[in-house]
Amino acid sequence: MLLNVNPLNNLLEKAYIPSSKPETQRAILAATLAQGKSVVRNDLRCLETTTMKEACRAIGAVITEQDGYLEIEGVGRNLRSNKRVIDALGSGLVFRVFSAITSFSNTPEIITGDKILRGRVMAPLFDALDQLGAKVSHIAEQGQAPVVNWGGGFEGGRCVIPGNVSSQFITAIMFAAPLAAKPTEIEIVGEILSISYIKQTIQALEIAGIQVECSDNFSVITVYPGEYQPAEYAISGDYTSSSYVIGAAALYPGKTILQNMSLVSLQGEKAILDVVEKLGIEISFDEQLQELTLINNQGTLSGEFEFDASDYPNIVPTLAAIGAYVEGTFRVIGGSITRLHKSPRIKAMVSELQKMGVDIQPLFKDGVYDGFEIHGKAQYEGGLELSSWGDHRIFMSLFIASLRCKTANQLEGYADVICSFPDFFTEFERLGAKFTETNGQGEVKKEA
Ligand SMILES: O=C(O)C1=C[C@@H](OP(=O)(O)O)[C@@H](O)[C@H](O)C1
Ligand SMILES: C=C(OP(=O)(O)O)C(=O)O
Repeated sequence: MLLNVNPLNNLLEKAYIPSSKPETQRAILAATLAQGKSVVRNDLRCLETTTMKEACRAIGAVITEQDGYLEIEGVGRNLRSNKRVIDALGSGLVFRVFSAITSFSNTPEIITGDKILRGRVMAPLFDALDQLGAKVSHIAEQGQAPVVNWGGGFEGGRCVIPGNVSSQFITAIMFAAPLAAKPTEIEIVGEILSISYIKQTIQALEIAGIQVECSDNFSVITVYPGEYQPAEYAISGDYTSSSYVIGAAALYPGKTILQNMSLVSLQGEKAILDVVEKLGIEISFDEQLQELTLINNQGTLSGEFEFDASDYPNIVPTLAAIGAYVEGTFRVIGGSITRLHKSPRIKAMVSELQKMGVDIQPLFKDGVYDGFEIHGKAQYEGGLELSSWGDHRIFMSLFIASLRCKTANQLEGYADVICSFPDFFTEFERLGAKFTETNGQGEVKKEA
């Protein structure tokens, strides 16, 4: 089934932005590793936070979903494997963190994931775990999921991780390190990307009372042994999810209000605000109401722009969708890490937007996709079938890119919004978007 995304003439006023996925996943994990009861307020409920909850339940956490918050009875150091298999499905974070923390489980544990996850790069994490003395073996392909973690703990000490493959390797070691007997020193070598995610990990650990030291340039991080403390976590709105609504708001004159938004956040993707401000959109916050208001007085977007996405990888696909409508030059660099995400995201966006007739060219650094340059225009013909490459963020970005086409595009992969933004369609309906499910032969099944 495909989703027929009809052209939209103007955007209505309000949307509710879901809570942050990275913050929710980290809070669930830190609460699980604490002995006693923690509370996670305003948590995100979506497939990948459910995956995190199921993984935490598989080591003994008791997690209860209340109205607007989670209650978590954590396990402390007593990781009790009750399933022997942890399925991370498509979540890179769940797979990586559980590959590390199950070093401290009471029995060997298999950690696996779906087909896309099994193709993702994991070797630097396994190398680091090996350097720390953990016993992890691959089951199929070397350096990839699935693995067995044989348990037995690790001592701590020093490990080296490249900084430009995935920050989740660093996050994974940091979450496991407090359980070790000695301090764990992580040396991060080369260019360090996605630092905002390392900062979010430090924040979650510190809320749980874990001591972390970090050099100014993030090249050395030391995590001390300690007991995770039960705590209260308050989750803010997800800036990557907000980027689809903000992107749409940038394409239509008028006022848009986003609810569940706060400026007080370590999310690197907050940079979406800077991007649209540079495009001429006015922004204001009401922290009391947790509302972000955008005023767009522009008929068309134009100018010369360059953005370095090294610290905000997850909005790279959204930026391509917005850039398609910017007359002039719209360049994004620093996105190399996204080739290792759920799909090679720059390649995917370039390929799909080129099908749409967008003048977009990939930019390469050291032989890999690093960004793109777009010479956009105000409207495209549309009427095309576009692929999401099996990736929720590509789907949502192509949805935005389709809104200002003259005729409807048909998008594959819409079911994947459940990964991070389950109410995507409800919120875009509130914003006035019209879409229908179709079997690709023009037969409309039902209103989505
Ligand atoms: O730790 C996290 O929650 C994440 C870290 C980032 O991974 P990379 O460092 O691989 O970009 C980010 O892109 C991903 O969506 C979520
Ligand atoms: C890349 C993402 O998550 P992960 O790396 O945890 O699979 C994502 O949310 O798009």
